[in-house]
Amino acid sequence: MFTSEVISRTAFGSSYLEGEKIFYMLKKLADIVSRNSNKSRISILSKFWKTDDDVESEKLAREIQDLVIEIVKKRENKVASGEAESFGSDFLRILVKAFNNPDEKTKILMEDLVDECKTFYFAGQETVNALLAWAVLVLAIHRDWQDKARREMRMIINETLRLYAPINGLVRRARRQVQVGKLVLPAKVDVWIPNMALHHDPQLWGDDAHVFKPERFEKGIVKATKYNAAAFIPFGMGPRACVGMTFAINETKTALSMILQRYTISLSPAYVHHFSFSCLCSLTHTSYHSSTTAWDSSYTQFTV
Ligand code: HEM
Repeated sequence: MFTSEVISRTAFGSSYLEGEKIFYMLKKLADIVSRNSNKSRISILSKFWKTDDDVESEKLAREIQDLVIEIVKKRENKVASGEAESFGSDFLRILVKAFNNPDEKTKILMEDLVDECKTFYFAGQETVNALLAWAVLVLAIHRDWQDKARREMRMIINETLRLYAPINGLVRRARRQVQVGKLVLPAKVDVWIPNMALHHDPQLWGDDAHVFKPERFEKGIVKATKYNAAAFIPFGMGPRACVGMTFAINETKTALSMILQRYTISLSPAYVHHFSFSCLCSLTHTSYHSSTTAWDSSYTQFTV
């Protein structure tokens, strides 16, 4: 709820309650995409024969679109009725302004606007949610780091992102045939880059690659990765890297500070470390998201 409220307020001038249905439907859509992500389909056939999941996801996409349009109309109506002077000062303002742009060449379509909102709602919430959940868990396991976290948080956040990257893979498409090491990739092939494999590679991180050791990052990321930029890519790399990185880090620091000021965290004796990957690719045509989940709130105890 915290991360939902933060992204709703900051990006959409709205609230968790207003976005609640959108979050719920995006999550359902993501679950469908996740359970179908490794199934091969013949695209021409899927035009005529739809599975239950196809029908459900089309329905969800339509409903999400209607809800986003409702939020946009509300914003436009405020300006039209004189209740507000401008479209606001947040992310939604940029989109609504671009949609209302009289210049046909630079204006965006409603379809684009809806896609951008879906990406932001999902990218802005599920990711930080996963990072916070994992950070609280590792601090519950490594209690000596709770005191250190009160003084220095970045190392802990980086180490959590290394071990449990909320997005565990990146997708890229080869535009032409390329050679990567011994591999020849034909043109138009989609490549899944498992950043989690890089983050856990003993050749890059040493034999203790799987161990929680925030002090690796004591002298910054460049030193921790021994100048190998691709060894640590929780936010991706290159021109399509995450636009929300600084926002996400600040949000995480704020939330963790609020928790650590009030609580000491300890692990429930019932906790069993058993995490799973769930892949949430191509939710919208612009975003590829997946997450690692191990979270059950009953596993961690908060002690005042
Ligand atoms: C811990 C939190 C987060 C993590 C680990 C994360 C990670 C990522 C990754 C790996 C990508 C793909 C980058 C690539 O393909 O190279 C991405 C893209 C993106 N993220 Fe995040 N993200 C986080 C939080 C956020 C937040 C809070 C927002 C919005 C406020 C956000 C907005 C986006 C958007 C819009 C894209 C698509 C960028 C593009 O395609 O140009 N992310 N994120």
